[in-house]
Amino acid sequence: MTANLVLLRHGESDWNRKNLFTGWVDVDLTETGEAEGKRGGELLREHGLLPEVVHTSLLRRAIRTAQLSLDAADRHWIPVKRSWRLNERHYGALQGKDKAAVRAEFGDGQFMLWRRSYDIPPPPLADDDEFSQARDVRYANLLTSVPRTECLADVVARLLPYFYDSIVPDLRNGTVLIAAHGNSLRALIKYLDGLSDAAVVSLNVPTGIPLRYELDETTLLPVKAAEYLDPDAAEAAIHAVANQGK
Ligand SMILES: O=C(O)[C@H](O)COP(=O)(O)O
Repeated sequence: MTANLVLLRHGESDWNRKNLFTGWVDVDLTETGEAEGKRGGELLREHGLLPEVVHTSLLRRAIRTAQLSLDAADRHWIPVKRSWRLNERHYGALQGKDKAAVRAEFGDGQFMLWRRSYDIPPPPLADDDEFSQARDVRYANLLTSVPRTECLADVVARLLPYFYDSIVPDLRNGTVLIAAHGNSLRALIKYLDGLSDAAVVSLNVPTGIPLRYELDETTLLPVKAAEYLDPDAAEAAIHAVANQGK
């Protein structure tokens, strides 16, 4: 027996469209993003992958993508659980900045270190910055303090406790959908696929295309390579994410 886990990055957001670093800034989906969410749900239905429970971040773009896709799959009624631990990586002082402008100002090398290196965070975001989450009520009860910046290693450290404690028990009871973000999903894929710190640098996750994992029922590790439910669309979209800011 195996357990099914489906990972879904939110559809295109306003700031994806504008090519801005987003992180914890709570931007909405574009119309394209809404259509991607719906299409994601249709793919779930076509593949008979009907989730019993959905986990999302606390950010609107992931929450709405989950709702749109579950509605399209006629699973709008399933239980939902949310955690800040599934949020996008906090992008520090880069939040709200244009990706191409940052690349032009700091150069390719620094841009890619901030964007994809495993353990180098961008500079921290000041608490009085308009894009800070330091006083956001939804994070008032965090056990740790609200991040001012994060590298991918920080995301792995805050995401895995949630995976073990909240997602693993649900995986033992049926198909689980996680609607989250490019970098929080990179952190989870790193764990599931056993990617090295070096290998995760070149991993990119497309928006709105469900990624299916079949997991061993005991170890809850993949029994085979994960599959995008629309592989051709995924390949093109992965390429586009990798080239953002160029
Ligand atoms: O937070 C962001 O800007 C994006 O959702 C992810 O961006 P990245 O692909 O540049 O890490």
